[in-house]
This record gives sequence, C-alpha cells and structure tokens, in this order.
Amino acid sequence: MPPQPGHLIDAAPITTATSLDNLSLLESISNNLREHGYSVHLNALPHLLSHCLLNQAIATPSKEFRPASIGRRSKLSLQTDIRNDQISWINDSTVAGIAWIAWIAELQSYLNAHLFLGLFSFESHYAHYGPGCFYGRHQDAFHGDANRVLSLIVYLNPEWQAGDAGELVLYTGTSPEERLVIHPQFGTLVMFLSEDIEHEVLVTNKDRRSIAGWFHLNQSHGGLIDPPS
Ligand SMILES: O=C(O)CCC(=O)C(=O)O
Ligand SMILES: [Fe+2]
Repeated sequence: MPPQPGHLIDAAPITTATSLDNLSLLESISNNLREHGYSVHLNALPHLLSHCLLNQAIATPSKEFRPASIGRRSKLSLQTDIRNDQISWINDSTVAGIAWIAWIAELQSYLNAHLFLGLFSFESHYAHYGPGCFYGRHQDAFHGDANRVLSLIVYLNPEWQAGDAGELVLYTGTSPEERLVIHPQFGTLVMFLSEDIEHEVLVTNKDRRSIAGWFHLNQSHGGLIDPPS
C-alpha cells in the first residue's frame, strides 16, 4: 500500500538561500546539522549547476536508469511496494557530473572542517519518480552500520505546484506530528543524518526528478577497500 498524503504540517527551519553566498550557505548547513540533525535550503544550488544537472538527467538514456532497490551489497532487493523509482548513478563522465562532484567536494571539506564527521566518500544518483511513484517511510542507514553518515537530496523540478504532490516528509522528532514536509522544488537542497531521520516520498502526480546522495565513512579494513557501492 503506497503512503497516503494524510494531514501534513509544515514546520521547522527552512532557509531561502537566494540571499546567501556560498560560504554563508555552507555555514548555515553546518549549523543546522549540528543543532537539528537536518538542513533544508531553497534555491541552494547555483542556478547554472541545477540547470546543467537537470539537462543531464533528462538527456540520460532510459536504458541507463534501473529500478531502484533497497538494502545494501548482497542484501539488495527490488521491492516495488516500498519504492518504485528509477535511478542512474552519477560519475565524472559528463560535464554535469564533474561540476556536481566539484560542488560536493567543497561541501564535504567544509563539513569535515567544522563538524568533524569524517566524511570520506560520496556516491549519488539521478532519481526519476514517474506519476504514481513513491518511496515508503525508511532510514538510509541503521545504527551500528556506520556506512552512510549523511544523506543529501537536490530537486530538479522547475515550477512544482502543491497539487503535484510527491513531497518529501522528514520525521524530525519522536511523535508523528513532528514532521517537515518539503516540496521537491528546483534547487532545493535537503541534508540529514542518515541514521537519525526517517523519511518518505509521497506519491507523486507528475514526473519528479532529483539527485540523492550519501557521504560515507572510510570503512576499509581487513584488506577490503572502501567504498563498494
Ligand atoms: O527523493 C527524495 O525526496 C528522497 C529519496 C530518498 O529518500 C532516498 O533515495 O533514499
Ligand atoms: Fe532515503
């Protein structure tokens, strides 16, 4: 049964970042993560970069998109009752990919210098949720797993309307009422601690494009080199 919209409450700090320069944006993300464990900024990405990524997401042939699975490594499985989006991993083989990875590197080094999270590597994919698609309530990492530390999502949907649905819901507290509803609007950046914040993507009525990514710790040990995807 796909998640239903229900009664949603807008709450908590969301920053409209148009007036922030890049350094102020990094500072604001870092402070939000330290104080709340999550951070949401509208218009966070440089406009040119968002456009470049959207064009690349659209230009990527559909055969390079795969149904998304859940779980990790040998435990990966397709479960379309939990999620039914399509994904394509991002690498440095395109100009958009190179620009994206460079932007992320700056973010990573700022957060490592200010939050001491020990972020070591990053992986990300384009995601496409067609009409009717969703991703049920989940966590991106589990306590003790210590693989994914920080989750990041950027939306690539110009002119998203409220009726288009497809909101991201972050469960920010212990009660179900404590939740933050985020419209997948072009340029919005969402980050949260992967082990701490449960979240879900409500059924979308329209094609919904985004990038989802995760910072990892260095998990190399016993001759096994990190990061495997
Ligand atoms: O697209 C979103 O809003 C969230 C996606 C997500 O939770 C995930 O890919 O793990
Ligand atoms: Fe997630």
